[in-house]
Amino acid sequence: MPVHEIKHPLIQHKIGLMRAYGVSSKDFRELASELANLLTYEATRDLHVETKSIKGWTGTPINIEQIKGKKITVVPILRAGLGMLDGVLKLLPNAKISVVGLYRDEETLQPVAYFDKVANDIDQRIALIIDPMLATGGTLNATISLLKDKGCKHILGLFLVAAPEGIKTVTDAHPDVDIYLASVDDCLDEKGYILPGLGDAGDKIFGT
Ligand SMILES: O=P(O)(O)OC[C@H]1O[C@H](OP(=O)(O)OP(=O)(O)O)[C@H](O)[C@@H]1O
Ligand SMILES: O=c1cc[nH]c(=O)[nH]1
Ligand SMILES: [Mg+2]
Repeated sequence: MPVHEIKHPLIQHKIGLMRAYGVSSKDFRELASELANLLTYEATRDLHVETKSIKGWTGTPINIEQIKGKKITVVPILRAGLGMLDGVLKLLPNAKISVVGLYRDEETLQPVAYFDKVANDIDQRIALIIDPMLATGGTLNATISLLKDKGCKHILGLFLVAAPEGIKTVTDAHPDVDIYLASVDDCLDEKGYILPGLGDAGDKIFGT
């Protein structure tokens, strides 16, 4: 699994602001959305383009480049993944949205799946999973398996913060999935929270 930690000054600055004690939901949401937008720009760098002829502004034919072939479906993982959705859609406004719902059991840290509604042509699409946090990797592994079971062959993931333990778990299980990250953090604490991390991203985005 190629892992891309995007070391861009804007990304490093914005993820730092998200880590502050007492950060407001408004600021946390805005930063999550902006970072999702920046990560989308990086993650789509290798999409193929093809040349098309159109009528240009003078009325004569000109060649332009357009994204070729497989189209994208964005896959927010409920709840916290919704906090990245608008930032992604600003760059990919025509993408279909495939929603999956999983939460992590607080005691066992195992993912519990409770919802999925994915694009019916997902076997023809690139799936772009979005979730602010990759901690133990259980939620991401379960989501990738769910998408593969539905025929999806090309999967990318965008995360704001990841723990090395979770990256290894997903790398081992799904070496074909590319992961784009704003930050690889230090470790997990005894409750499975990422350190230094962001705290509970879902609670901060939804104000719960
Ligand atoms: O890598 P893992 O150890 O599986 O943990 C990561 C998951 O935990 C968080 O979701 P949470 O369970 O808090 O649900 P929420 O989005 O509803 O808050 C986070 O948004 C990820 O989905
Ligand atoms: O640090 C973490 C780990 C899992 N989920 C979160 O929201 N934060
Ligand atoms: Mg949560």
